[in-house]
Amino acid sequence: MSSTVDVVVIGMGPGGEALAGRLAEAGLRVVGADARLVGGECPYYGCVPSKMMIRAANSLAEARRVPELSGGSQVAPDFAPVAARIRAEATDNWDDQAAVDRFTAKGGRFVRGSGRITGPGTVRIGDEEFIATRAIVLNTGTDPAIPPISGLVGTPYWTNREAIAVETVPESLIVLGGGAIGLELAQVFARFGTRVSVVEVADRILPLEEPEASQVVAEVLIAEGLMVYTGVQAEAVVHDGTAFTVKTVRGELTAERLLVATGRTTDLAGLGLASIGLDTNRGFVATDEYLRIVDHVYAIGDVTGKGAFTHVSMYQAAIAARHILGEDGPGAEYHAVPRVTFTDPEVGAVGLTEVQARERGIDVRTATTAVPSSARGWIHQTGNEGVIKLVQDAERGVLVGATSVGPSGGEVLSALAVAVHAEVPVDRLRQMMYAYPTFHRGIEDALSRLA
Ligand SMILES: Cc1cc2nc3c(=O)[nH]c(=O)nc-3n(C[C@H](O)[C@H](O)[C@H](O)COP(=O)(O)OP(=O)(O)OC[C@H]3O[C@@H](n4cnc5c(N)ncnc54)[C@H](O)[C@@H]3O)c2cc1C
Ligand SMILES: NC(=O)c1ccc[n+]([C@@H]2O[C@H](COP(=O)([O-])OP(=O)(O)OC[C@H]3O[C@@H](n4cnc5c(N)ncnc54)[C@H](O)[C@@H]3O)[C@@H](O)[C@H]2O)c1
Repeated sequence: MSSTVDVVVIGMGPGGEALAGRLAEAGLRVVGADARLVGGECPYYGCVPSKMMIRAANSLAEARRVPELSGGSQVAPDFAPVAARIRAEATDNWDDQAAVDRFTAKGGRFVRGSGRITGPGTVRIGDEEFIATRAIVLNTGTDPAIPPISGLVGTPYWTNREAIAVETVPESLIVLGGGAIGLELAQVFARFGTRVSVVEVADRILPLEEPEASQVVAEVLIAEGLMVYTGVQAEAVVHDGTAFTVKTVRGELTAERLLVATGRTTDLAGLGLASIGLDTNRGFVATDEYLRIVDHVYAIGDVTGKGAFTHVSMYQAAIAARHILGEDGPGAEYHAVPRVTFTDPEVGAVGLTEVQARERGIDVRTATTAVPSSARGWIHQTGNEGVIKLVQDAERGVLVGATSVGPSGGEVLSALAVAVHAEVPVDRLRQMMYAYPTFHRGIEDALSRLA
């Protein structure tokens, strides 16, 4: 059986859900397909529940700071309210009916199943074939990448999906991967009382961010009692029925649980891209500024390789939807992609790191300022660790990248994101006032050091 529609959206992550809803509201015949849950990774296994965990864990850390600031405190962590909140408020117990209803109320048709392009303009979802006269949109996101470590497959290791769904915290945990997922969750579990070891193969945690950021976060984690091993390759994993042992050249680690957070993977071959003549050997699909892979086929979100973040997916969704509807508007720009790793301190970053800027041949000038030495950092006292780093294109006199680590580092980032996005001249940034005593006032100090 085949049905003719205007648009088929394969995968309804945050961007796909928004785009499909927008096109349906505009009157197009839209079929949205998801193999799992409408909304994707972010609301069910990612951003939203992890940030609820982080909010709760940070409240424990703040309570533990009371003795240094304001008297006495006794902290008795209990994960039960967090698990309950994730079920009741974030994930509806991993039920997407509300999201499906939202989409169908806009006029869309939802099909639960795995979609695959079978040729130009045609998509198969289960037993059904759809002819899409206007567009096919891919928003299939990523799955956890499982490294080829001897003995790992077949053990009851966690990915982010199992870690988000826990009801009690383990006594001990090994986290493979010191990136965003690994560190956010490592700190949460440690603050709830789990003995946590992080094993990162690169020579520093958060290797994609500025080294200054990696150093601040590593120092905080170690001070909180986590073990952080960098430059360490896991060679084998053994699970004896109760505990995991991870073997490395530097010795063995043992823990009740193992979280694998070593990056993400896409299944482009499974999407049938070869049927329209596209290479599926790369980990992502190349898109033009309107998110087209080829005429009438669009891709948005993590699969585009432009930053695996919900805000990237949503930004691209709005541009692709406009283009499909034939509306005018600017194409996508990626010179100021913001990102925040919600460790405490938060690591906010935008645009290029110093190394990336140098690799592009930019005439780089950088400056850093330590948050504890700012007025606000000094007032804040305990929990004030952080750094602001600016990356300037000296020839053009604009910032091309910036990092703000610290309390509310993700909020401090907003001013820096505007500066990088709008290419505000550094001289002009120096002429403005920065409210006293805010954390973002550190930007003014860093700017003065660029001179
Ligand atoms: C633990 C964690 C924390 C995160 N925290 C943040 C954060 O704080 N901020 C942030 O910006 N980002 C965060 N992210 C990243 C964010 O979740 C993703 O970037 C975001 O979900 C956007 O992904 P997407 O739109 O590409 O699709 P996804 O959310 O990955 O969804 C893709 C959907 O496609 C479906 N699908 C796949 N293949 C098919 C197919 N063939 N047919 C039908 N359906 C298919 C899947 O079932 C899924 O529902 C986090 C991720 C994780 C794992
Ligand atoms: N706050 C946020 O916005 C947020 C939070 C979580 C995830 N995310 C998104 O999800 C993406 C995926 O997160 P992630 O943490 O899985 O990936 P990542 O790429 O950020 O980090 C993976 C880490 O694992 C390390 N690694 C790889 N193989 C390893 C191995 N065999 N042993 C030990 N370490 C190994 C890498 O060097 C890297 O540091 C992120 O890049 C980000 O885009 C965003």
